[in-house]
Amino acid sequence: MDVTTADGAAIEIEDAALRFGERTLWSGLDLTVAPGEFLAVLGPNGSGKTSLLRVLLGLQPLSAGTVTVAGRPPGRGSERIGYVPQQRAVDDGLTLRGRDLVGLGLDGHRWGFGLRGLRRRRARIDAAIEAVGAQRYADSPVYKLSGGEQQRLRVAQALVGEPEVLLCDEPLASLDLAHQRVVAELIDERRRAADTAVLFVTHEINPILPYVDRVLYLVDGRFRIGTPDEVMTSRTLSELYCSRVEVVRIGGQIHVAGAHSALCEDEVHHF
Ligand SMILES: Nc1ncnc2c1ncn2[C@@H]1O[C@H](COP(=O)(O)OP(=O)(O)OP(=O)(O)O)[C@@H](O)[C@H]1O
Repeated sequence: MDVTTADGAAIEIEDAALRFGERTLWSGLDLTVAPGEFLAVLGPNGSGKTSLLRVLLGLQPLSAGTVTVAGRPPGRGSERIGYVPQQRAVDDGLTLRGRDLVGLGLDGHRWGFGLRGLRRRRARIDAAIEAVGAQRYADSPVYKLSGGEQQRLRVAQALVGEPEVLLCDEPLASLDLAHQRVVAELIDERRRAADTAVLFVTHEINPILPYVDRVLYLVDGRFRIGTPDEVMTSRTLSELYCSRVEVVRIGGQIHVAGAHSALCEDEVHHF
């Protein structure tokens, strides 16, 4: 992994700004994510984490600056981008089977018509299902599955296209600790095996702390980028939140107390 050069960068953001009306979510953002790098994106509610993912998915234009993902402007070549959305309830009426959900991740690929294309497609889907250990319930309707089982299938859907860049929006939210670990490990395995860059939006760094190379921490238009040791300190977070924040490390975990922004009232997160 080489984060010192922009050549071959998985994500390249230069002097980027995102504004909605009078409000600047962030500006002057320079960020290069290398192939295989694991970047955590942290920050309170409304700080612009999901909006950053939307920019990278080509769903939201920047107000200023430039961005490329997997070497192209966002929205083009999207099959090289995997996306794990937030955990959410699946409609009871949705009779889609697990393997159909995974197969949606292959849309945009040219598999050709006929039996050969279908076989190749099926083999790819089977391999992705196996990689997340979801064989047992892959043929069940998705609405009958537990939240953890559904989330594994969403990870399989994101990985089936063999993405160069994996964008994850709070993929661990509402999972129990055991499933948080499983999903985080799956994502980490993928980036190690295939040099996939991971951008992981989360409110809680501890479940992914062993894997994180760098952190982007956004608060009210301010941000810091660095290793967890550089960013997750009392001093840096106090500067970002414009108020006294205590960061304590206990048993390899990071605990943050008093992370209330001076400008906006947010809940204490990762407490
Ligand atoms: N298209 C839009 N037009 C106007 N405002 C928007 C638009 N999209 C997002 N916003 C605002 O930008 C802010 C940042 O939203 P975003 O969803 O990126 O935050 P977030 O950091 O992901 O928050 P959370 O942790 O709550 O998911 C919010 O105040 C939101 O209302």
